[in-house]
Amino acid sequence: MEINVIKIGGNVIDHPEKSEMFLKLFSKFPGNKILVHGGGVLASRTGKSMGIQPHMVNGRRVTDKETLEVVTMVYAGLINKSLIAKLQAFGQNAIGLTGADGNAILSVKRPVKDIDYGYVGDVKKVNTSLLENLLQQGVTPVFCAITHDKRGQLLNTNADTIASEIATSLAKKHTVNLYFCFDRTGVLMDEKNESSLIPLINEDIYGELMRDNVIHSGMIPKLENAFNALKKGVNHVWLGLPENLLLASKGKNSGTSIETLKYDLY
Ligand SMILES: Nc1ncnc2c1ncn2[C@@H]1O[C@H](COP(=O)(O)OP(=O)(O)O)[C@@H](O)[C@H]1O
Ligand SMILES: CC(=O)N[C@@H](CCC(=O)OP(=O)(O)O)C(=O)O
Repeated sequence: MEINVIKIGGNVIDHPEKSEMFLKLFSKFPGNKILVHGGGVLASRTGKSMGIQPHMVNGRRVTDKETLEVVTMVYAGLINKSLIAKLQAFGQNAIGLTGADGNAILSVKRPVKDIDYGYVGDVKKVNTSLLENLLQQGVTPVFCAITHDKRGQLLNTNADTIASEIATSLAKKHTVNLYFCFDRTGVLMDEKNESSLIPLINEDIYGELMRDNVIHSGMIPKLENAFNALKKGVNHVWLGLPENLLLASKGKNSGTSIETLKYDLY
């Protein structure tokens, strides 16, 4: 089957009107779909209100025990359940999941190298048959950024990574498209100028953008995950504004498409 994995960023869902507009569009999106949502902005704000300062390294949150409690409450609780309630109101039957539910996403605590990220999980296995069964029943899975290690430990996992890992696991058997919806027109040459959109990125362009520091913060894991997905068989990867999602699905490029290099044999 054809499956669309759609990620919505925390900057969008932090605005009630933008969030609602996205969920309406998502409900209208045809075919099999899986939603993955972030929530980093609200997690940082909630943590700060409790005296817990956010600490991000290369776009990923360093997650100590207290931070893990905050992100679990915010992502798996408030945000996930609010999104599900809205989707039901728009006629979209959906089920909210962490990686622990139905053993959907198994991960392992990120090993300490230069940085100790704490309770952050790297995805090991996605339960694709659970997802296939839900889709076949017309129920849309909605994932937050919490996974588990099957030894009783919840782990915080970047939502772009979750979307990419779900897409690559399903791509072994299905045609999968991956859409990253966030608060910009796409990847920009000049972050302050929305009309400096880069419509197409391959590894060479990506290397240059990294070298010239055009890409930073959350865009680093987003593009890492985009290329990872393409290399592992995902059909199409797109980044852009939620309002352009339906256009993008019809091949009308209004954001940034990601491509791997195709070298001629001669
Ligand atoms: N070259 C770039 N083009 C667009 N955005 C960029 C770029 N480099 C860094 N960014 C930042 O990346 C952010 C998107 O990443 P992130 O905050 O993780 O998104 P999300 O809303 O999906 O969580 C943008 O809001 C922007 O601030
Ligand atoms: C380990 C890690 O970085 N986890 C992310 C998960 C949420 C997320 O990715 O949300 P956005 O899509 O809104 O950025 C975090 O806690 O910020």
